[in-house]
Amino acid sequence: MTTTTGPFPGGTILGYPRIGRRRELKRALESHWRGAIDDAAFHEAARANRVADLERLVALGLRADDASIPVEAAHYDHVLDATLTFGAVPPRLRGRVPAGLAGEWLLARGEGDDAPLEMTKWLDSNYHYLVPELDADTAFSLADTRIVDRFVEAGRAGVHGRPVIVGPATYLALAKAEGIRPIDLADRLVPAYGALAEALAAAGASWVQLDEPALVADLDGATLEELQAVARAGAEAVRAAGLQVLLHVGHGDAAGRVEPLADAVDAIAVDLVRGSAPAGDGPLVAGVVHGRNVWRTDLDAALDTLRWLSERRPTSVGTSTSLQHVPHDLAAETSLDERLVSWLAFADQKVEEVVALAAAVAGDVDEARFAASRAAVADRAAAPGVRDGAVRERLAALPAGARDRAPYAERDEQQRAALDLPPLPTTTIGSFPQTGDIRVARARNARGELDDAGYREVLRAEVRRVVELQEELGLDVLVHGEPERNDMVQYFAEHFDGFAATEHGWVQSYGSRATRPSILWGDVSRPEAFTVEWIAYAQSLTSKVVKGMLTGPVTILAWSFVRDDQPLGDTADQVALALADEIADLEAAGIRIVQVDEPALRELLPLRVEARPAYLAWSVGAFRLATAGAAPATQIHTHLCYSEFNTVVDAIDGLDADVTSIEAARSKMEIVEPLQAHGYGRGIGPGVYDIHSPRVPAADELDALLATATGAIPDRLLWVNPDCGLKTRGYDETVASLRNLVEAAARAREAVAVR
Ligand SMILES: CN1c2c(nc(N)[nH]c2=O)NC[C@@H]1CNc1ccc(C(=O)N[C@@H](CCC(=O)N[C@@H](CCC(=O)N[C@@H](CCC(=O)O)C(=O)O)C(=O)O)C(=O)O)cc1
Ligand SMILES: N[C@@H](CCS)C(=O)O
Ligand SMILES: [Zn+2]
Repeated sequence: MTTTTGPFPGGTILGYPRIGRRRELKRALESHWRGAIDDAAFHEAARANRVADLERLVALGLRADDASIPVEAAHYDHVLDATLTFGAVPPRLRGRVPAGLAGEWLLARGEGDDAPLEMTKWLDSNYHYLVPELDADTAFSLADTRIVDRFVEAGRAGVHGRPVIVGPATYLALAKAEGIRPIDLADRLVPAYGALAEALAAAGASWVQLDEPALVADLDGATLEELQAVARAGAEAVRAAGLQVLLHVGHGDAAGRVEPLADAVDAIAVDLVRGSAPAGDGPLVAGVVHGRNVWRTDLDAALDTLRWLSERRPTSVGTSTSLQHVPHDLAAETSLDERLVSWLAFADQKVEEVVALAAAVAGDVDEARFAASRAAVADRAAAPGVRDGAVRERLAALPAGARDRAPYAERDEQQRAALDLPPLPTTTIGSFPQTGDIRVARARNARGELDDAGYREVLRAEVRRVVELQEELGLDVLVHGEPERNDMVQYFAEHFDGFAATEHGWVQSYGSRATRPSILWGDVSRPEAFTVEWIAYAQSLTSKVVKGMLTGPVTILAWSFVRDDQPLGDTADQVALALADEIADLEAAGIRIVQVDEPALRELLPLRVEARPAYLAWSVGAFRLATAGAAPATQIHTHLCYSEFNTVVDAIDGLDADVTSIEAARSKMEIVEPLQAHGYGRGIGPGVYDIHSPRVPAADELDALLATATGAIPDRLLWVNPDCGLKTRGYDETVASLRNLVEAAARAREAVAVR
């Protein structure tokens, strides 16, 4: 049979990490925000970073002359790039957004009383985009030429690239709008895509990549038919300018979702790792190399898929999504176990896999590379630690009721007696500001410049300061402040068996901020207690209750790269048992409240409705397994920092935590209504202080939020706390805000006492 290689015969990727191999873009952004470099220096640093990436992609074997290389590289966020490109200024800032970087930072970071655009998770990933704010008066035009400029810039670097932009259906589906449905603005938005395409065509472009993942997700606010219609209109507008369209959906199963668009586009890029190929014989970019994990591709299996497809329709090799979700380069890791390294592929290695697969489809098989892939797959399956008998036996022998605590009424009674807290108790979510001094001490300790005892003393001094500060502020339930944690997931991974942490594996989380997701490669267990020392130390310094602080199983999985050889639910249960061991040790050390954070519970919610019940069953089950061993008198808290409470209200109830703190300040306590409607009957702390902004909440603002809360939630259930941890805040604003919070709680307490 004949095979056809599709539009990108040398293979293509759908996006590449943009933060820089050594986080050059982070440093440039933060230097510019600090005023240490001017606009010209920032632009030069950003340009150099983009060009270095293009050169790297060419060196790795992608073709430079046929639009195989995507051209993007946002300063801050790719959805913000679309907002700026089409001049979709938020209504509240109309006429007040300056041109250039100042305007970009105003939208991204806010200034004074002008809040930034809201940040929210990009689909089911740990990347946050800036939510477009639209209204009935929003007009779109080609207001900014950055996308064209970057195409031209790539050309100067010798690359005839493929400009990438979020497509109109996804842009509108992910936007919010006052008084209208964003999708109803499509007729206005689509012509702006046409104008962009004309400008790109004039600059010599041949292809445009429209990212339309909304087509494979079930999102509120638009039907599939509406999304398809808008995506079609966007593609047709681009084609009308003489350009070819690559419609990139990625992120799940495109089958049954994109077929009606086949005649409107020139190729569709689909995720064949998490989904299957759409029906039809139209050209595909077959996403056989995983864009979201770090495991080496099984090249034999991928090649089989590609050969099968390319005998039936024009097929180019690609990644399943943009590679922005994985670190740059495995070669930068010098301390990972060699055997583990042989199983892995970061972005650069994935590009090489794409190139090798494209060559193989064309008949040029790199035998050594294929043999190495085969060996890695086999070695991983048999390696010690991937299956740990003790972990497996423990899970297999779980008794009936291993996920159940005593009834809440009984726990509540015992906890009230044990804790003796005032009504409307005040607390924080766990972290206090991670000062530069702490991070520098940790870096010096890692480099061997500060010994372990010296580092430990720096941390203990910080715990002392944080406890004293909380006592002085008059908070009721104290925390140790988490100074020992580089990150709330990585720190746990570093103390569990079955995980490996990277040195340079940074992945952008938002703007200039990144995390280093750990690699969960084997069966998970906890060799010894690792939080008890810090929390018990804090407790030894005060007569108030100190809350132990753990990260929950779902969040540990969501923010790591997780093994793909068993169901996530099985892995979650292993992590749960490791956490259960830590809770038992905290209790033995006299800790009476333990918080188990699950901020990623919503993030991992499948994009497709039909997959949600099974997910909620295993995720809630893992949390319950982690916490069910706690004595009835031990108060279990959980924390979720997002405001879409409605979507998972039953799951939150199912967690059976005694107290749940949840983000609420930014949405002005919108969650209290669904809480009331649900008849939620356990402790709840709707956040009253928005920690995403340096703003200090004023007394009357806090009073109003608390009045809303006390109006809807029974007094005996209500807690007073910020929205989330304080690690990204500075001390000045933290102290001022917490002072106002404690005072507002005291006023609210008086008000409820007289009822
Ligand atoms: C709550 N959030 C988290 C998410 N995911 C996580 N894995 N963790 C989270 O907390 N997802 C949802 C949100 C996302 N929010 C954030 C918030 C903040 C950050 C952030 O601040 N990231 C830091 C890096 C944090 C870290 O790992 N620090 C390390 C290393 C610090 C470092 O860069 N050291 C320097 C040397 C020290 C120096 O001289 O200053 C170096 O290595 O070069 C540590 O503390 O040890 C960031 O800067 O991006 C991310 C997501
Ligand atoms: N305990 C963590 C939760 C963040 S979601 C913190 O306070 O930073
Ligand atoms: Zn949080």
